[in-house]
Amino acid sequence: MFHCGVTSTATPTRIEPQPPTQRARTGLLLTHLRPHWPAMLVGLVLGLFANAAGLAAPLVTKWVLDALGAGEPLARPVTVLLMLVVVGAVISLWQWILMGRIAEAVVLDARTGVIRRYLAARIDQLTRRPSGELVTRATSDPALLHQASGSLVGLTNGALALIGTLVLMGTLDLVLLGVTMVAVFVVAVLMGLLLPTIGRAQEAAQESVGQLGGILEGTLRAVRTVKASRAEQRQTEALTTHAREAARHGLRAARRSALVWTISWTGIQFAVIVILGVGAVRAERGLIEVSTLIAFLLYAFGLMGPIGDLTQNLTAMQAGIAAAGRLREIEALAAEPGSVPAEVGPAGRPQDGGAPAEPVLALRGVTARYAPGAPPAVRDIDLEIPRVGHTALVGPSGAGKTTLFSLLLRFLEPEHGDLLLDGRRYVEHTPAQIRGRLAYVEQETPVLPGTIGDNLRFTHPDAADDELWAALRAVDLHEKVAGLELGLDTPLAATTVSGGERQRIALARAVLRTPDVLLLDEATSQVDGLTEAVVSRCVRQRAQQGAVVTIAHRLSTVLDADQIVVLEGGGIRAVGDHATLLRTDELYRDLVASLRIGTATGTVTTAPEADEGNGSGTLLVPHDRLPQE
Ligand SMILES: Nc1ncnc2c1ncn2[C@@H]1O[C@H](COP(=O)(O)OP(=O)(O)OP(=O)(O)O)[C@@H](O)[C@H]1O
Repeated sequence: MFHCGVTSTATPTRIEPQPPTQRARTGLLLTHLRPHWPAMLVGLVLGLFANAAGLAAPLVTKWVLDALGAGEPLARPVTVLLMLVVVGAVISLWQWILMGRIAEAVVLDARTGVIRRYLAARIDQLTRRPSGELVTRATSDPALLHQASGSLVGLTNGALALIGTLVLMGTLDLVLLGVTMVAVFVVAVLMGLLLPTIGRAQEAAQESVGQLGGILEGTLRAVRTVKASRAEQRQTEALTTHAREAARHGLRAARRSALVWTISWTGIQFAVIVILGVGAVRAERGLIEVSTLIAFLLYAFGLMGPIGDLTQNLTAMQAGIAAAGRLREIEALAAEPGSVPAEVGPAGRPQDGGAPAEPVLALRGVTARYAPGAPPAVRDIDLEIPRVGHTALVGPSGAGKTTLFSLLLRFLEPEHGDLLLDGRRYVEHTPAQIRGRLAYVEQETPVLPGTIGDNLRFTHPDAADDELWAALRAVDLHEKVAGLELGLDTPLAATTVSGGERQRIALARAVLRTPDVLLLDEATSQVDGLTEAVVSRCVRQRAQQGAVVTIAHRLSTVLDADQIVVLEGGGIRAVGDHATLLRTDELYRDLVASLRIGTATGTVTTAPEADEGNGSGTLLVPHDRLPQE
């Protein structure tokens, strides 16, 4: 399919927006935490001990005060108080580290899950989404689970500490407890109202970050086009719109969080003032002791802790719930089959070479479309790829050439009909088994991160250096690589490799170990004359030993082919050799004419791009391959 290298400023489509309920979202968060229950339980118990130490402190303080008033020795209560502080600190430290470890494990699990899901997903599931957005789902979304993972333990701890504090307050004075309860109730109601809105704002902020990622990735990929079009300002605007949108939602969440915090702190401070007033009156009337009032006030101030914990953890949980919802959408990506379905039969290794007369690949009545209800991209395709020889696919743009490759590589499943490998239906093999028999060179021929050696070994990681050098020799790159200081270990940043060299590296990777079928989507962009000659030579050599299928964009490739398949509107219009098709098929004649073929002189005037390639303005074609008319 033709892809314009244009960077869209349009908002990328969101990944299937689903509106799960708050409870369902909380359930999704819990699924991320479930594998860590045992460690979380330990964290909870540690938290309970730390809380107990904290809760005992005011009572022990009362003990110190009472002992002081009664003139009793202070050594014991003071020692107990100091021990409480030290033990509480050690337990808190332990719990903190443990919770940190759990949080990192939760984030790691989520990231690993997303990465696995991406690489197992069907191609169509990934290509219909901006890759930058997919990247944010593996990077920033799981990071939000970090705090949320501790929030459940924090919430339980906070709730238990709150209940414990209230119970202990009740043992001191029920009237003052009543005052406290009113304050706690008001705070709880306001928090209940505000918290869901924080979650929604955070989800919207993440959504905007995802969209920002999508456009940013596209912009950086096409940065040369952006600059050449002097579109920097426009793209900056488009990008900052999403950044501002994320900031706007983030700010809304921050405002709500601040409000929740302020309400809880102010509520408790009001409660403390009222407790002080009511308590002073009750102490004056002799209804409670002054030490009881002091202990009660310590508990009231201490309420800030659990209420602060609850607020913080509930807020963090909202971010985690939002992230879990977005991660769930990734889990829903349909995966490629990893095994052969039971009803089809046991998974068998494809035969390494079927009967010589049998085509290595065949399509029987294949119709395929990209989405239900969409027009078929190819229809009723009957085609055989001989075990040896070169088959070239030609046709106007949108004819279905790339779709045929996608079907052969099992990136796309047919709606009707069958594809056969060595006479056995594709469904009897896993995609990996089929791809193990094919080698594929993409039109865009991306270079992967790593060294030249890493790139060459990408399909066969066990390949020896000798094999790599042989493959480099096949594409005339051996001298160049041998001349590099680090040789095969030279890092291969995409920017330091020319388009032609990239294609030759991709070709070397494909021919490293003789594949049964070489699928070559020829570059439409300008390639240098050397690269074109190397590609032609490789195709010719490979076609003598095995099958080569090309999506041909060059005259020399078409002329080299043993079988040419002319596609039009998703169907096969004609099949034959060059001379026959030139005689019998008008569309083929037009296609060849578009390659500016000249039939009279034994030299062929080329498309402009070839001019630079050989410097002569003509592409020499062997006389015996020229059309004889
Ligand atoms: N990912 C896709 N989603 C939806 N429709 C698609 C997709 N890819 C291709 N199509 C449609 O399928 C049909 C065949 O496209 P295909 O890319 O196979 O043609 P092609 O011959 O390779 O064209 P080109 O030479 O321009 O690359 C076209 O109508 C195209 O719009």
